[in-house]
Amino acid sequence: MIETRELTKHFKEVRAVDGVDLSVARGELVALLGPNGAGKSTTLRMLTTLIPPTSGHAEVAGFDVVRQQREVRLRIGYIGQGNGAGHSQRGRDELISQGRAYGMRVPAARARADELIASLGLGEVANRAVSTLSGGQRRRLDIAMGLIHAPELLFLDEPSTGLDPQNRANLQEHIVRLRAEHGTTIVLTTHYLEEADSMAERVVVIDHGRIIADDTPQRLKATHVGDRVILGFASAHEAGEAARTAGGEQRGAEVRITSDDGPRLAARLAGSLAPVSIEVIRPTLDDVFLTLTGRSLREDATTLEPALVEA
Ligand SMILES: Nc1ncnc2c1ncn2[C@@H]1O[C@H](COP(=O)(O)OP(=O)(O)OP(=O)(O)O)[C@@H](O)[C@H]1O
Repeated sequence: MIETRELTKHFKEVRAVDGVDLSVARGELVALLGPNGAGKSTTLRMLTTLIPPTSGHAEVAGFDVVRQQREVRLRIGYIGQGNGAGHSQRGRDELISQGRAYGMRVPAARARADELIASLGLGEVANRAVSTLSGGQRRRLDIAMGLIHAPELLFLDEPSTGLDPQNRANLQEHIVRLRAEHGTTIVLTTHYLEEADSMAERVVVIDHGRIIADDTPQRLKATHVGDRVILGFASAHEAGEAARTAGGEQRGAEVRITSDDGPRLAARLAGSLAPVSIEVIRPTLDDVFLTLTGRSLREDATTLEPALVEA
């Protein structure tokens, strides 16, 4: 669905996108994750034909983004950051107008609008003026606008930025459901770690215009960081014995062991070593980013979310 080779965009001396090779298959839900300024939006804007690459090559839905812009545009939907349908029109009318703009006949545009209104949970508000919708409803209407012409591929730039956690979770649910119902390939950008982790089957980590990792969230975490199992003992002496038996690093009365399957290791060691406590710390995608770059993606830098297992 997407094939890029050495895709590059320079703005004067800024290398916003620096040689990106990306391949996305039909039906995938891919998140581009990276800090502000990493080059995510610029990548999307090239793939949606809004700006030309400085060099390199990209094909979207089988067409070249420079030479076949019209063909590409007919097959994609794009929801930019802070899009916004008009203010005074009713949501449903806005959708129908958008469908007409894509050359759809009125009955087809109406039918499609109603289908999207239902699948995005906009039934109660579709007849209200767009200006009266909440941020979350408005964002869902934006997504419906991007999908009106039934594109094969939908690009979403920071879909949930600015939404509160509840609306964000709701929007994510809708995106996942849409994908299941319509089979649309979805590429979204985000700097929310949890969003990438919970929604995407594949996370492409971007930093300074380059792809630095590309895999499922689970494999990224297992490969680059791993789980940490922390066993507590009654004394440093016991911990020392346990560290000799099980491997791992002793710190006082604790033994720390890294594993790609922490819960399983914890269960096994709970039986054989009889520790007084066991803690399994599972990595987040931020830990992956930290391992790869030495920097945190989080401003507030709470990097580890411990999951406690009682021994
Ligand atoms: N039109 C432009 N002119 C000059 N520099 C630009 C332009 N657009 C983007 N840049 C620069 O290119 C780099 C990548 O920006 P881009 O918006 O792609 O990042 P991003 O990963 O999408 O970040 P954000 O999450 O903040 O949107 C940044 O350094 C940005 O300042």
